[in-house]
Parts: sequence; structure tokens; C-alpha cells
Amino acid sequence: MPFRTSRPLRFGDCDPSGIAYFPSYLNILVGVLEEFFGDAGAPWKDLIAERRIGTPTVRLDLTFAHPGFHGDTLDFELFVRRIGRSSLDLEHKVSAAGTLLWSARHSVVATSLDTHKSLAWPDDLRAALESRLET
Ligand SMILES: CC(C)(COP(=O)(O)OP(=O)(O)OC[C@H]1O[C@@H](n2cnc3c(N)ncnc32)[C@H](O)[C@@H]1OP(=O)(O)O)[C@@H](O)C(=O)NCCC(=O)NCCSC(=O)c1ccc(O)cc1
Repeated sequence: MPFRTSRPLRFGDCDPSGIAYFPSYLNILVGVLEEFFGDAGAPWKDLIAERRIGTPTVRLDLTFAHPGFHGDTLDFELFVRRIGRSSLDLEHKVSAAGTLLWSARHSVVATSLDTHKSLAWPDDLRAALESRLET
């Protein structure tokens, strides 16, 4: 089962004609990723401030299928596709009223916020991610 959540497409996310401005999608996507980690038992506030673990993006491959418009509700589906030593491959599907607007292949890496080098997913986080892995 993918992780699912929704976000409204606000006035400030769109151009003057009301079409979604794609850089805004990325900001919204980061919030969805943060919500996913919180749901997996690893709120970013704790991960960053207490455990000194970051999850920077190393790859983001976006495909846009249909425009989004001011007032749409964006329905996000986040699929865990692969868990590496320190990497995590995700797929996002974003729809409005049942129509796919855009999708993304997304890789993030667990890093030490002290050395800025990759680190193996801690056991608790790996277990939480594995429980969400799509087979
Ligand atoms: C993440 C890195 C430190 C990893 O470098 P290294 O420590 O030398 O490790 P490696 O090169 O061995 O790679 C580690 C893993 O990442 C994987 N990797 C590295 N690059 C890639 C790409 N481009 N695609 C897919 N996978 C990758 C690699 O295959 C390794 O996988 P595992 O086998 O699962 O461990 C380095 O690539 C880096 O700094 N990249 C820049 C990241 C960046 O600036 N992103 C831009 C946005 S910042 C951001 O999103 C963010 C910052 C802070 C936060 O708290 C949250 C988010």
C-alpha cells in the first residue's frame, strides 16, 4: 500500500492564469516526504535535531502529464520501491479528481549532518521503511 496524503493547490502555487507553477510542486512534495517520514516513526525534527540525520535528494525525475489548477486537491501516492544501504528509491504519483497530473522517481540518501557523508539506515528506520516496501 502506498502512503497517501492530499494537499490543496493554493493561489500562491499557480501562475496568474491559475495553472500550477511546477517549482511549487517540489516544495509541496518535500512536505509530503516529511509527512511520510513522520508516519514511519521518524519525524524530521527529531531525525535532524537529535539524531543528526539528513535525507537529501540525490535524484528527482519528474514527468508531467496534465496541468493542475488553482483549487485542485492534489492526491499524493508515495511508493517505496527500493531500500539500499543508505539510499531510498521512491515513486510519487500525483492526481487531481482521479487524473494523473505528474509522477516522479525520487532517490534520497541518509546522511550524517556532521560529516555530510552517507550513512547506513539505522535499524529502526530500515525496519519501518521495509514494512512499506512495495513488492
Ligand atoms: C548524499 C551524498 C552525501 C552521498 O555521497 P557519499 O557520502 O559519497 O555516498 P555515495 O556516493 O557512496 O552514495 C551513497 C548512496 O547514495 C546512492 N546515490 C548517490 N547518488 C545517487 C544518484 N544520483 N541517484 C541514485 N542514488 C544515488 C548510492 O548508490 C549509494 O547508495 P547505497 O548503496 O544504498 O548506500 C552526496 O551525493 C551529496 O551530498 N549529494 C548532494 C545532495 C544535495 O545537495 N541535494 C540537493 C537538495 S538538499 C536536500 O534535499 C536536503 C538536505 C538536507 C535535509 O535534511 C533534507 C533534504
